[in-house]
Amino acid sequence: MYRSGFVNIIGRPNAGKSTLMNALVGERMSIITAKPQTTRHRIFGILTGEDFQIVFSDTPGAIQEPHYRMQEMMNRYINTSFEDADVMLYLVDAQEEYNEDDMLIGKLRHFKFPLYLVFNKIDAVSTERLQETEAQLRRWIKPEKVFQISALEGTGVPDLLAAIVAELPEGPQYYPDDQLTDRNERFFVSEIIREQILEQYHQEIPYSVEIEIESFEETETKDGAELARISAIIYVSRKTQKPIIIGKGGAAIKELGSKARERMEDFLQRKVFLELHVKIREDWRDDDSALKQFGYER
Ligand SMILES: Nc1nc2c(ncn2[C@@H]2O[C@H](COP(=O)(O)OP(=O)(O)OP(=O)(O)O)[C@@H](O)[C@H]2O)c(=O)[nH]1
Repeated sequence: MYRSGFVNIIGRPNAGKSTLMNALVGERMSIITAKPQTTRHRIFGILTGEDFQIVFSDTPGAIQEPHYRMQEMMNRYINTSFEDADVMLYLVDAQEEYNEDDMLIGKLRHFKFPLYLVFNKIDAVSTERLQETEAQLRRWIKPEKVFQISALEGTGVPDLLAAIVAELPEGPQYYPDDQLTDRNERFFVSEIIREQILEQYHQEIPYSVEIEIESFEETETKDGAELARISAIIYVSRKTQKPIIIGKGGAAIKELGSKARERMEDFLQRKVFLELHVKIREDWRDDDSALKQFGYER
């Protein structure tokens, strides 16, 4: 029997959702950094086995008190992920404290689909601590199964996968064998720029920018090698942020461009010519038309 279905991974920002999805799908699907809220969009990773196919969705971390329209929209993605899952993985950072008022706990209390409570980062906590948190969470939600894993080290991941597969209904293969995601190269390229911005700039800068890939052309170098010619716009939400992105004499943006280009070449497996522009889009995070342009669907 062929099984297939949709699995949504939810959890607080930084719980390790992207790390887990990467461990499961076996490819670097979404940005992983130590800064919370790096995942803004739902990203699908597709895992195809002999007799099953799982479509994973890595939902943005739930934001307790949204400050921007952008964050409200991110919360809305979480709501849609409650509507279309065959299995829901509630990923919990075993190092953190939880309480009954957490937004996700409130939502999961009356959850109807198979719910797996998955403790992550067990490499970093004591067994006593883990047992305490588990007892506490079990008072508030009723998971069908509980798992203890380290997404980073891979511990417990095969067992979790086996349980998921057993849970899936009989169904068709939705995507071809070799497809790992439903996102295109443009998307990954913009994520690489954003990731580099997260690495390189501080305070509010990384959370105030949006990237738009203006053009993405396939050409050739002079000696006939494949070349992707990419032009991207970095939108900032305030005037004062533009000179910070550019840096003294253009030094910062030059570094950004060259590091991002190297990562793109690794990812795309061809030469890249990258051009970056900085534009101001005042308060884009609260601007409906800007949000639409940047792909935050309603
Ligand atoms: N020690 C330890 N660290 C982990 C583990 N899994 C993830 N991390 C770390 O936790 C941080 C956050 O991981 P992500 O996978 O980006 O978390 P996320 O839930 O996708 O975060 P958002 O994108 O903000 O929603 C990273 O620094 C990871 O390396 C684990 O099993 N053990």
